[in-house]
Amino acid sequence: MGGSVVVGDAASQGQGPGQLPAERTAPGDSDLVRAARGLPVARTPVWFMRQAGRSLPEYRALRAGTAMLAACQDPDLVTEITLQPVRRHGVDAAILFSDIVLPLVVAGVDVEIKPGVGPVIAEPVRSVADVDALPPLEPDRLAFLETAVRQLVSELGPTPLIGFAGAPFTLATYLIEGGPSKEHARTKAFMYAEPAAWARLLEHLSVSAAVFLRAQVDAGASAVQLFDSWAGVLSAADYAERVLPYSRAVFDGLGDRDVPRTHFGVGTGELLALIGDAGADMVGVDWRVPLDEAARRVGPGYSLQGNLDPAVLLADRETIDREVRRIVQQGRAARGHVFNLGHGVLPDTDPGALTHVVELVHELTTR
Ligand SMILES: O=C(O)CCc1c2[nH]c(c1CC(=O)O)Cc1[nH]c(c(CC(=O)O)c1CCC(=O)O)Cc1[nH]c(c(CC(=O)O)c1CCC(=O)O)Cc1[nH]c(c(CCC(=O)O)c1CC(=O)O)C2
Repeated sequence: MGGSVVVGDAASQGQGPGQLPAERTAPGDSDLVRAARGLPVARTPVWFMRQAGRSLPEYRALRAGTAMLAACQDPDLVTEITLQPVRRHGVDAAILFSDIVLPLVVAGVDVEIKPGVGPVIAEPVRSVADVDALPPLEPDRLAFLETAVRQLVSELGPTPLIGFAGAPFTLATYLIEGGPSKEHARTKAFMYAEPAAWARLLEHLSVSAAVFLRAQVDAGASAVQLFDSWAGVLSAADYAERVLPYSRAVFDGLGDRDVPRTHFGVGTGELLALIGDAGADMVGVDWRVPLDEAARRVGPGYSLQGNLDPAVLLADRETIDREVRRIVQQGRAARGHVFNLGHGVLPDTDPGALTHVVELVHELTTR
């Protein structure tokens, strides 16, 4: 059955698996934290990127009438939305309901999330002057975040809460492109043409991401994830020289905070040998590279997270089961494995399929 804790009892939620026996321990010793560190686990932990979101009717009902970025800044909404997938699916971790552009919004950058489009920047960064005009993220503007994390940690008990931030490169793509992009051409042109301004931009974004992560960890998050969703558009040489040092600066900014760090990107097959070197304990892998091959590329010192193609959840149960079994088997090649998707949950996903995957992974891996 389900994850390490079901908040409230299953009957009162009208859904989800029953309460697990209380043998679970503190979140800092959860299977998620242990797997990220390559320590023995009772069973393979599983959670899903974007598990809190549009795939859940209860999310759509709760968010109706509230803008996305307003919801992200309301501690009670963040708490309830974050808990919804934990109650329903019994996943082994909660991830804070937020967005990678939220630090920009809190700092004062004019960002709007347009439904069905994504983050849109009113005044894109196109010059050195634009970079220098970016406002810093002041830690004292994150009280809402600390309140939400404290509320969640209190409700979640032994289930760990994952804090996250967007990596400097991926946030730079939104700032420079002005919104979601396929080619990220303006971003790369800026990176090549304005190396000094590029360095200042990524330095600014690495400081902001570290402030955002420290606030979550200091309020009680048990693990962190850095999302560099669009790093896959870079060559390994450009990634190593112009991007990786700034992602490393984010993790360095956590100092000696004792939380496992996961570094995730999409289309990163050629970058896997580099991604762990940012100071990660675990590397998140998209669906393109089988986990046993990914383990070879990242090397023995890292755990792996992933890597079911989110589209598989739209297929039949036989297909889902076959793919889950393959990934569980291939994940054994790494020192530790956290089962996840290779990118976020697609909005049209049947919630029942996600609950089924949690149960199947637990059934296949309970020691
Ligand atoms: O609910 C809404 O109306 C807005 C949709 C939504 C956003 N962030 C969201 C949600 C809830 C959900 O995913 O259903 C909420 C959201 N954004 C993010 C997360 C963290 C996670 O992935 O678990 C989460 C969910 C957190 C949680 O599950 O508690 C982080 C995020 N935002 C973003 C990215 C970049 C990327 O997509 O890879 C990423 C990282 C990778 C990912 O999971 O997708 C940027 C972003 N934010 C957003 C969008 C639009 C998505 C769409 O409309 O198809 C986009 C995508 C884009 O820029 O192309 C808005």
